[in-house]
Amino acid sequence: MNKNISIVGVPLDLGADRRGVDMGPSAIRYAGVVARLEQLGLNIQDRGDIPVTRPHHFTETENHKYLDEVVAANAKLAEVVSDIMAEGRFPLVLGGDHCIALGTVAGVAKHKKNLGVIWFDAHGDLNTGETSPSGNIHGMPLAASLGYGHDRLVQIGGYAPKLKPENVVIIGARDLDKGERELIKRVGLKVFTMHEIDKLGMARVMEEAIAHVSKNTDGVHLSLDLDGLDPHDAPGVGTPVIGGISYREGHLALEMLADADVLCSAEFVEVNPILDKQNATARVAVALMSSALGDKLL
Ligand SMILES: NC(=[NH2+])NCCC[C@H](N)C(=O)O
Ligand SMILES: [Mn+2]
Ligand SMILES: [Mn+2]
Repeated sequence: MNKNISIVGVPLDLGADRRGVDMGPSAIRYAGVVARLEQLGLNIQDRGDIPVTRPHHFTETENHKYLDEVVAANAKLAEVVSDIMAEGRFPLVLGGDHCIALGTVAGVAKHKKNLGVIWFDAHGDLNTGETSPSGNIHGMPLAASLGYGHDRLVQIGGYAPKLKPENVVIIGARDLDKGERELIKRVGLKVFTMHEIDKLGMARVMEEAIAHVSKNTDGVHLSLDLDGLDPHDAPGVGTPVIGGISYREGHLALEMLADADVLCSAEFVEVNPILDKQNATARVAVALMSSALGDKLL
């Protein structure tokens, strides 16, 4: 495993309609991410935060809220993440709302022709401007990375598409919009909903998911939305959905992923300290990062 990790924060909440998730990177650093990962013997470099432009007023473009600001921040993030990859380091991106996956994936996939992705989320994030019920861009990044949606989102980083549908799995889904279900069927995306997790158990789901994303790929990116967890364990998220992955199942999943030794990059998103209970969700994020990067109980 790559022991050289570069942390980048993205203090952006505009993809989630400005709800306080811009303070996520701060909350995660406060929860001790650097010290915790250094304890694992990793070389940690904190590159600080991506600059995010604050809009003067609300804007909406063809059912995309704050499109200009979201595109600008993600273009910048894509450059920084691509630089980290070029240096042979492992980008660990701290959100921010999930629209930042647009930039992270753009930066990583520039260096990986066949990037695998594990999308850990209550949602599909597979909307486009046409299908989104909210106009919030954090509900669109997986669709855009696959080449569907507004051209300015699809073209972040200057190329498209970033991902092939057969290299992607979603884990933990339990709130999918109509257009998202249609896209899943149309492109044949592999989705482990809570139904499969309950029926097969997390261990079996992860075996299958890891096999799926490792086949014909040259690296795997983990995009972890904290709302994939049950709101009981991760209350500080803007779009909670009951009936989610437990803290224990989350650790098991990421420990298995670490054992498989396939990750080349990761992002942890949607930590919202305004909605949190004494930074519990940021602390969960740090604990899960630690498992994903090789922490063991014994
Ligand atoms: N990254 C997230 N938390 N996404 C939530 C998306 C919710 C809903 N599907 C929407 O498009 O608005
Ligand atoms: Mn989500
Ligand atoms: Mn998400």
